[in-house]
Amino acid sequence: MIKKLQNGFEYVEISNKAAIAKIALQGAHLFHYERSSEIPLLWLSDASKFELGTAIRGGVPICWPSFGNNNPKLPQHGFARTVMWQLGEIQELDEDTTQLRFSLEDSKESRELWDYKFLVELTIRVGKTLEMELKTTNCDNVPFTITQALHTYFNVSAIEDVTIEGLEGKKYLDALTLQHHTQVDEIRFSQEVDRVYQGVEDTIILKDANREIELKNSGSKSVVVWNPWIDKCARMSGMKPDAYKEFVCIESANAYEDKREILPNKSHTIHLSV
Ligand SMILES: O=P(O)(O)OC[C@H]1O[C@H](O)[C@H](O)[C@@H](O)[C@@H]1O
Repeated sequence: MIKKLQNGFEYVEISNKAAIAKIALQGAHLFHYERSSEIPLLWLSDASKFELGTAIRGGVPICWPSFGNNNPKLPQHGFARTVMWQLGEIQELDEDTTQLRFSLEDSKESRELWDYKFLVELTIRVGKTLEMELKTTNCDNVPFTITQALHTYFNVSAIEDVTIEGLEGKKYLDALTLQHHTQVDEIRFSQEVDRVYQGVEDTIILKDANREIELKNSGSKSVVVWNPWIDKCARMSGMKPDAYKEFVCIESANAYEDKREILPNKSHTIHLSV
């Protein structure tokens, strides 16, 4: 099940009755998920580099222990997405569902960037539903605070077709202007959008011309909605200039006001099902 690209980049390929999936060992990064007889759920840039030390552009990057660039000592979105994780058990739960476990522990390198002892465990269930569970345990003797996200890139028919429902009435920080607003209607896209919604506990519905997707989150009350639109897309690494038309990110996060303090020997878990 472990495959290797010519440059040595390793990933696990899962195939069962309900779905197929590919997960890179770097970043425990799920970069392909496709239910039988459906188009891929996740967007993957065809300009993405599969190289050690560079995050894959698309799929579900894991932003940890910091979302965005609010900690100047850490790279944008933390370091978890560009380091090697440990692959644990792979289990066939039934003919439709395969469960994989990955883990990441502190190392000399991580402690130079973020000086805490930790264990991060990712469980992925590949089936009719995609489930991802990210558990952070504080193995240190002092508390630490994290921000994080399952930074999901959804594959869409065309960005102009997209609506996102379920965030109506929620407050958000517009990361482009640093202004606070309240979402009135469903979200549509006709320009760059980069927002951190707060206090989200409801199901989110993503619609495009082909399908309707339901996202359920627990352990996270913030949701980031992002599309770079024309100018930012042209400047971004690992993306062709027109790529913004093909995806929207809806990120299951603990970000901004929803940062989490984890006490010694305690854990915090976020869970996404879609
Ligand atoms: O280019 P990356 O580090 O992968 O970040 C990609 C994007 O991630 C999030 O959605 C942020 O809200 C955006 O501001 C950022 O541009």
